[in-house]
Amino acid sequence: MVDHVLTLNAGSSSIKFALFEAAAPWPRLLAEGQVQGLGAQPSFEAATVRGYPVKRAMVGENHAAGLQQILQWLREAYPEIAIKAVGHRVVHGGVSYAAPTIVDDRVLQELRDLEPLAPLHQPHNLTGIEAARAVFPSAPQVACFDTAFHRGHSFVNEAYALPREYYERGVRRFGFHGLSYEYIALRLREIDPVLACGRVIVAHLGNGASLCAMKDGRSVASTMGFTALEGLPMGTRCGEIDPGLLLYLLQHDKMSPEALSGLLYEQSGLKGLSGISQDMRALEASENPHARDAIAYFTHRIRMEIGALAAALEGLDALIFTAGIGEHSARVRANVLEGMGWLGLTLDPAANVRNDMRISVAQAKIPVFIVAANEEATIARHAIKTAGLNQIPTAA
Ligand SMILES: Nc1ncnc2c1ncn2[C@@H]1O[C@H](COP(=O)(O)OP(=O)(O)O)[C@@H](O)[C@H]1O
Ligand SMILES: CC(=O)OP(=O)(O)O
Ligand SMILES: [Mg+2]
Repeated sequence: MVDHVLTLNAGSSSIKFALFEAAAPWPRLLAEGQVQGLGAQPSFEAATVRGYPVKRAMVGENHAAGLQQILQWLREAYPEIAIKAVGHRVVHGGVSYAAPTIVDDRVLQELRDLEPLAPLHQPHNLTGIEAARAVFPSAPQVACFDTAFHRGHSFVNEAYALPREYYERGVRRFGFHGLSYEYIALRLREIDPVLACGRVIVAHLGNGASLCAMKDGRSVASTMGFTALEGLPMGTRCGEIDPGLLLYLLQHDKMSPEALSGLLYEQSGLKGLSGISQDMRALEASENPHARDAIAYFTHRIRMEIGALAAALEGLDALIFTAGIGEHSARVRANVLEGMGWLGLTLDPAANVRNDMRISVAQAKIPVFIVAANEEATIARHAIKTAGLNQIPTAA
């Protein structure tokens, strides 16, 4: 008999979920949805592959209540199903967690210790695990880490130029969005097996944003670092910044560490530059010159980092856009690729506007693709394997 797995991606105000039937090579999606607005005006929406769409207001407003809501709906939509494992997105695995792990009390405590390294994500990911343990006491809770895909980087890609003991104690560039990159690496093997063995840059441009340089389907370097603040500017995060500026704000402006954290994590990026919104759709719709500046800064930094990662890869064979902005914003993709012909990247404007899978001109030296993100599929695969569930073989 085939087993079923639930995946959870718990954020500060939302829990995204998906239900899969255990199958190889890809788990088969049965239903997905999310609880949004936790802590304010929570609502629930979901749909199954056989219909059954639902959108409703919710009673209760914490993560546990959100999970109860999800479970209740799953019981209505799939009364015959028992969930055999729950897979969770956990953003930071630190030095110790380089592979999916079944969570017990000790693991949970070690992951709690990493909360300061991912304050926007880790506390909520772990709250999701605790809530799921209470709701599914007999199902293994499998933590799947954003950082794991990047472990194994070379010293020069992993270290900061601080005294060596900092590296030894785990002050390293970890990189994030690994569950998304791992999915893209596997999908590319299906789309173009030859390119999948080559040098590929993937641009995960969502609310958080980073680039990953891959060689033969493995991560070689990434723009994110010790925390998910480094690299590209994001919805509300600053990205690359001079550490001397941070010292100046602390010492000269007497800013408190808490205020500095709020500035860098929550008030910067697209939101800070535009003064309008962190949401790319709102910026694209705005005539305000500050909105234009914010988009221009975002795409400029992406171009610079593509250059840097192409150097780390010693060449480039393909570029892939993914996640909310990467998949849907023709304007951002066009801005990123403007003036990149020198590297062999030439956009086909019509294909770009159509959101085709391949958006570079036919004769371009380096093909450019759009591939839809699917972190849930990676989490489900890991949870099925780690929990040892029964799976049915299917065609790819
Ligand atoms: N059609 C679109 N055009 C431009 N930007 C879009 C579009 N759809 C979504 N986005 C942007 O994608 C971003 C969210 O990406 P997403 O991957 O869903 O983020 P996360 O999963 O990190 O919450 C937002 O900035 C949103 O404005
Ligand atoms: C790590 C990270 O930035 O994640 P997200 O894009 O979900 O915010
Ligand atoms: Mg995301």
